[in-house]
Amino acid sequence: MSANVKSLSPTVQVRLQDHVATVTIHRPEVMNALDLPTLQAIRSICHSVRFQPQVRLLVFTGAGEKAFSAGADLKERAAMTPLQVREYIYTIRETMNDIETLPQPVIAAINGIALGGGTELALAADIRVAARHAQLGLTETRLAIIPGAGGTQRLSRLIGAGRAKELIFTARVVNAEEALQIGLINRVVPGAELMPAVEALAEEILRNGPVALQQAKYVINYGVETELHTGLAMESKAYEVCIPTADRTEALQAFREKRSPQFRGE
Ligand SMILES: C/C=C/C(=O)SCCNC(=O)CCNC(=O)[C@H](O)C(C)(C)COP(=O)(O)OP(=O)(O)OC[C@H]1O[C@@H](n2cnc3c(N)ncnc32)[C@H](O)[C@@H]1OP(=O)(O)O
Repeated sequence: MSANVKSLSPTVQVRLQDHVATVTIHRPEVMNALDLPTLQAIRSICHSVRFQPQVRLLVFTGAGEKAFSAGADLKERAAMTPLQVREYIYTIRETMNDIETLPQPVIAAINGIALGGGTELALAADIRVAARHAQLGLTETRLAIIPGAGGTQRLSRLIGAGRAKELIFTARVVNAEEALQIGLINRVVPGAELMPAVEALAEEILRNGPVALQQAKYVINYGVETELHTGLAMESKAYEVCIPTADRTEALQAFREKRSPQFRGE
């Protein structure tokens, strides 16, 4: 049975192909800024794919070549009451949490500028591949606010508190090469090659056991927050989940028969 994922809003498009769901933020006229309906649509998609094992990997990207996402919609924000701002911030933070806690691997295909919530969305992904012209930055302190969608926590865990403080305090925008050097992204490719490179990476990942991929993600995400021996105990439990799977038996069978395994995700 093929996956069935619908978007609540025309500002978020979803394409399903070969076990990959590609989620595109589609507001190019405002640099793919994230307004409330767009966030709610992303949350709904995350909730749906979480329970569709046919979706084995997700890619998030932005429409057009200019922007991945310019972050929170500042025009919408200017018209909000303080209470509405609180609702928005809660929603954008939970959106990034929804993305990060998806059981499937998530790749951010950073097709252009990613500022504020745009960088925070990329940080919620597992792997970040950027076009050479892309730029990233947690620029919120320019607006007398702070990264409120997980950026203070995820950036400091990814690149270290010292570098995270420098980028957040300065609100500096870094180009793709610098982002690669500091460990903010995994890869830089020419703009025209971004999606082919992401598709190739997805294909490379999807050659491997779906249950193993999900268990590896789960135990890295949660284990990294704990001290070593608790993490190792978590790894042991995650490994246990893989042992009874038919895929594990299929992998050994395929090795013996010198062929590629056909995994079913169970
Ligand atoms: C928890 C999360 C918090 C946050 O994310 S706070 C927000 C952080 N993001 C930002 O501060 C980025 C704000 N935008 C910009 O700095 C610039 O834009 C860019 C550098 C992204 C692009 O600059 P340029 O190439 O000169 O284009 P342009 O004329 O500024 O933008 C094109 C259209 O896009 C709209 N737009 C851009 N960013 C946003 C945004 N974040 N919210 C709402 N609209 C945005 C503009 O207004 C304009 O539209 P029009 O043509 O109607 O004037």
